[in-house]
Amino acid sequence: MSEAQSEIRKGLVGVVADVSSVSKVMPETNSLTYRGYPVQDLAENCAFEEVAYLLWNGELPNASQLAEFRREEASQRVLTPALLEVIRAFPHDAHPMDAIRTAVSFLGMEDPETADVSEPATRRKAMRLLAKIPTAIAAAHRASKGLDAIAPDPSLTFAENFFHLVFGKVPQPEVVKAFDVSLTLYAEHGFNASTFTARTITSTGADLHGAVVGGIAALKGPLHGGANEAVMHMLSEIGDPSRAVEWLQSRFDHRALVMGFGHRVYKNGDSRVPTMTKYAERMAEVVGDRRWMEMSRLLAAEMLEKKNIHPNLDFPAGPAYHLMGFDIPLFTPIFVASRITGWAAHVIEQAVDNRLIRPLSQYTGAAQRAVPPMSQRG
Ligand SMILES: CC(=O)SCCNC(=O)CCNC(=O)[C@H](O)C(C)(C)COP(=O)(O)OP(=O)(O)OC[C@H]1O[C@@H](n2cnc3c(N)ncnc32)[C@H](O)[C@@H]1OP(=O)(O)O
Ligand SMILES: O=C([O-])CC(=O)C(=O)O
Repeated sequence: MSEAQSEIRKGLVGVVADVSSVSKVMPETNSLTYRGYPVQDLAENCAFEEVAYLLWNGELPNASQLAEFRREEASQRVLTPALLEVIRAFPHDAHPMDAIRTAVSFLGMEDPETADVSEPATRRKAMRLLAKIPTAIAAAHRASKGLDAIAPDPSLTFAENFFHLVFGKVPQPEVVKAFDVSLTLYAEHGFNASTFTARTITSTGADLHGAVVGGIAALKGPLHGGANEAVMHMLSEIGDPSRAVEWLQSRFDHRALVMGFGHRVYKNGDSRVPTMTKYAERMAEVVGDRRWMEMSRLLAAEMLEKKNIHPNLDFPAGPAYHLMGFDIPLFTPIFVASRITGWAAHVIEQAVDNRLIRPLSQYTGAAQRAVPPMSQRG
């Protein structure tokens, strides 16, 4: 097909760009499977490490495979003194997404196998990134508050260790479980913008660290992963359930976006929202603060009634992370700590059966013309 004949699908809406066996997003049933397993069942019954293993290997681990995966991940968590020094030198007001993007770039320069894009090397690098990203996120966050980094604890699970790295302590099991559930729900979602970015970078023959840096940059945007932070800013601005409906009306009046609502693929509800909402409600009970979930309930009901638009995963994840005690700028980096699993699975899949990703554009600029001499330019 020539450029002139081709149909333009702005935003690649509805375009099937390749095959994938990692996950299946099914808007017709509001459902999602990872390697065939319903995501809500994985969230309830499996630890995040099991889900990471599943995404990378196609099957759930048995007990000894899981123990080995956990041992390997826990053994790779420590950062070099050089990276810790670089993190301490980051501007203290830098956004943690910029900090983790830069830290992953640095990890790429330190990794002994950076340039090796073979599948075995990519798998080893993915494990190192999975293990080190939480350490880097927490170190940068603590440095921004003038606090020293906390050394990772290899005896803790992935979820427990994240709390340990940020706060220096592990909360009660209900809180850890809610966090672990959120990691599973955030792990993978087909050809979303950040994953497609990572696949595009991989398609040029570039390495995993480059693909992940690009993925992080794409995820930061408020139309994608950045929405979980925007949701909490929105709820904080509303402040009280009694103001929710009036506040929403003012957004409608200004034809403004309401963060945490809408989705490119799901038009009748995001598969992950019921599970995340259940655990966010649980957090509200544990903390004894019902305000945010009450506000969320009112906003969701009103959005559905007035606009017929459903919430996406970022909507319940925002207040859930707030109730777990995390500062708002950590919300999207937490998404990174989880989505590295999906990104790496897609990078491996892309590289194994690669073709350069390179669509066309339809030119709408000036007609061809002669270059005028300087004296004739306006
Ligand atoms: C983990 C994730 O990344 S999930 C997504 C997180 N992002 C957000 O929550 C940001 C807010 N949401 C949005 O901006 C959008 O819904 C997106 C970017 C997620 C999807 O965008 P699209 O697929 O292009 O949405 P689409 O154009 O089909 O929307 C249809 C209509 O609903 C409106 N709409 C969609 N989402 C919203 C929203 N959050 N608030 C208000 N109106 C909305 C659109 O303006 C459009 O209205 P129109 O037909 O009058 O122009
Ligand atoms: O699929 C998308 O477009 C966005 C999303 O929900 C995700 O990446 O989890």
